[in-house]
Amino acid sequence: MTAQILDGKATAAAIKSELTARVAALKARGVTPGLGTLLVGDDPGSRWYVNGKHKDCAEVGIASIQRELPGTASQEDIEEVVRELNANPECTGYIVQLPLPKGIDTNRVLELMDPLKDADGLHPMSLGRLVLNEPGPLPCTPYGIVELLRHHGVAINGAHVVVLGRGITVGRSIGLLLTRKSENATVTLCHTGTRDLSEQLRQADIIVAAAGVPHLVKPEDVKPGAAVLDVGVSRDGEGKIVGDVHPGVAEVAAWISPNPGGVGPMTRAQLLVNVVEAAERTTSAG
Ligand SMILES: Nc1nc2c(c(=O)[nH]1)N[C@@H](CN(C=O)c1ccc(C(=O)N[C@@H](CCC(=O)O)C(=O)O)cc1)CN2
Repeated sequence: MTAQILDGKATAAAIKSELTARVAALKARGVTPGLGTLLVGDDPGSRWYVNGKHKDCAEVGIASIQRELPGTASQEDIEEVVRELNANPECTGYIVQLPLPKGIDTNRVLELMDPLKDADGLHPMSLGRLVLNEPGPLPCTPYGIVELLRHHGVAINGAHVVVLGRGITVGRSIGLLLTRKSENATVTLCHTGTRDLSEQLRQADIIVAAAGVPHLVKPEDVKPGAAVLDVGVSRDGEGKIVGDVHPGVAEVAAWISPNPGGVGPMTRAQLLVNVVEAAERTTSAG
């Protein structure tokens, strides 16, 4: 039997529709949420993601503040824009699109952001709050994965989740979300140094593949009935996405996220959730 689809496009559309009403309520109270983005360089993928984020904002009524720097920008040039966004009252939350060009100290840039305006959940303060289980913005892709599973009724409570990849946007933080009492999963984090990866994968009720290695997860690595989320973005000769999950996995798994159309749209939707939640927190505190 072929796996059921974890439909990121449809789930993101439902989230955006609910957010439209929440943004309207904020505006009625005199608050207009505004998302800022900083794009450095001319990577076509990053540009597409940033443009998508602004298109989403327009759809739900969030204002947009777009900043761009060339790939030759210095650390100081980037930090100057970060300071400007920190000070800009129209920008209630913002992101610095990653990765930044080689030679730029990404951690220093993230640390300089106003943590109250961190829309990505990647500021050290936000990651610390996640460790301490305090409210704050959550990293968008891990948050999107949890919501995608919940929306489709895939059991997380008690599940053994195997994560592939230790990058900053997914692998490092998803275990923190999934092991909270509210999610209650058990998480194994695998990476390029993991011995006998197939054996680890075969134990999993849920696999999150975010290694960036085309078709790394093969049908024989997957326990029948597992849920498999494909976060990998590699490109073939024609520029088409090749995920981390082999297409044959759909014949073994019970659930699979398409790629494109799975985790990517959820990443975008959860960014909007972070922006709206931050604006709501500010108004309820004020
Ligand atoms: N500051 C950040 N940088 C990056 C993040 C992030 O969360 N914050 N995540 C990724 C890129 N990303 C968002 O920024 C992102 C990736 C993919 C998608 C998406 O919708 N993809 C489509 C396919 C698009 C294509 O054809 O290329 C899909 O999956 O359907 C949205 C956002 C790294 N950087």
